[in-house]
Amino acid sequence: MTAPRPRLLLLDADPARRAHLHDWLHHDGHAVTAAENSATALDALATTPCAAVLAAIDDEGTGARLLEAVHAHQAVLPVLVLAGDGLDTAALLHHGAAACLTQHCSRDTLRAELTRVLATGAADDSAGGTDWRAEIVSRSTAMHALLSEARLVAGTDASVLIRGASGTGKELLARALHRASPRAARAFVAINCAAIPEHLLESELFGHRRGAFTGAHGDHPGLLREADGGTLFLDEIGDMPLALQAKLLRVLQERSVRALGSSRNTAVDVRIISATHHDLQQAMAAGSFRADLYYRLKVVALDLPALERRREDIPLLAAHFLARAARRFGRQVRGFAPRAMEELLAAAWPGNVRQLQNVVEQVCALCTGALVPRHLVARALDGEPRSALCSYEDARRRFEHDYLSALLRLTGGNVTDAARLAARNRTEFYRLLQRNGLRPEHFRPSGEHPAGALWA
Ligand SMILES: Nc1ncnc2c1ncn2[C@@H]1O[C@H](COP(=O)(O)OP(=O)(O)OP(=O)(O)O)[C@@H](O)[C@H]1O
Repeated sequence: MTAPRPRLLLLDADPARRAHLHDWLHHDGHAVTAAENSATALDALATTPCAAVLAAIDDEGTGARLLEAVHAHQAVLPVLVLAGDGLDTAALLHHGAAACLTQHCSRDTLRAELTRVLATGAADDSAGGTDWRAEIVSRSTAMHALLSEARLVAGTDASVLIRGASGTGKELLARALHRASPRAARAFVAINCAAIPEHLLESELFGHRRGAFTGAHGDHPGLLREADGGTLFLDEIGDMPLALQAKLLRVLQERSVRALGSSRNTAVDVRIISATHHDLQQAMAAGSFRADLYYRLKVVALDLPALERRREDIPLLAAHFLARAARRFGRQVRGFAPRAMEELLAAAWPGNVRQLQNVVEQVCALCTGALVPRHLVARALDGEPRSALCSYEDARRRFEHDYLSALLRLTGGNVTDAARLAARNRTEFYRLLQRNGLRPEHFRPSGEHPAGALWA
């Protein structure tokens, strides 16, 4: 069986042509999400990860605005434009289109261009497989956009700075970047700069000769040399002392390292990925982080969103951690009761994915039935902020989630009734449910999941 080709977003205002293109793309093996105008296309992109956009554009202004809006949220998502007669295709390329064809082009030309765009695009998992990020569980568009960027930079030797709060998965992403890089077969060496005292950090990183200091009983090559040919991951780089920052900068500039107590430099070829939960701009302003090192390390910055900003991932992550914990603890737990999942979805998660993992392991260890009940989750989250003071955006999100849950409970999971009460049409209501990770079937009277469902 051939692997399914990646999902495309098809935007075309002409209903007949849209239907025709939809069928043709579908026949070619693509999953297709179709939209009739820019607004619905952008809505669809906000909820459905797509590998590329195919947009029939009839005027330059609309095309330019669409390209700008798409790339504001997903900087590397390729957009292939089918330009109407007389359009300035060079201008559309200038606005960021990955390719521009005329609307009269042959199917073969379109197929070839699509294949090319998808192959150079970052999100074509069918081309290089998804093994590199197999450990990263996600379905949110925020993570999809981030992983697309990660895939693109992985192939280069550019230094990457991963920013994000504690527990968002920075180390996991660093490992995935290494796995997707040409250095994958060589070493991935990780060090946490915050966990080691300054003098030890120096000899750990740069190495030492026997007798270089009291207690140096033998030679140590240092992590930079151990990572030679591969990747060095500097976690919590914001905590690196200034003196070592200067030394690291020299190594990166000269591409060679001198061990403590040695008089010789040794060439090293290392790709640096660093991570921090600090605001390094602020640290630079305060004089605790060197600007020249910052710009060396941050050739590309990748920002991992807090779990609260990608709630759609919570059910998938919770199911993943539960299945893993159940295997480990030898438990027959199949999933979460709907109310239990609601608790998970409503929590603030200041500790991000790591905290979710801990909570799920805790409830799995205590669970005696097939489904995790609400009270176990509530107990594990006891004292955790649920409605703590938060940003307006977070408060709005939380309200939306609670409101939709209440409607679905009231109507027993009947979407038509719930949408009517909310004075929204069904399509829009479904979109809201999807954005909030809610499924109507979990509110139907049986009260439990369909057989075997794990909320994935
Ligand atoms: N998307 C994800 N899918 C599966 N597991 C994840 C995901 N994100 C994080 N985890 C898990 O959560 C835990 C924390 O992740 P990780 O150590 O990568 O975070 P971090 O941002 O580096 O944390 P810190 O800043 O505290 O070092 C790990 O056990 C990791 O496997």
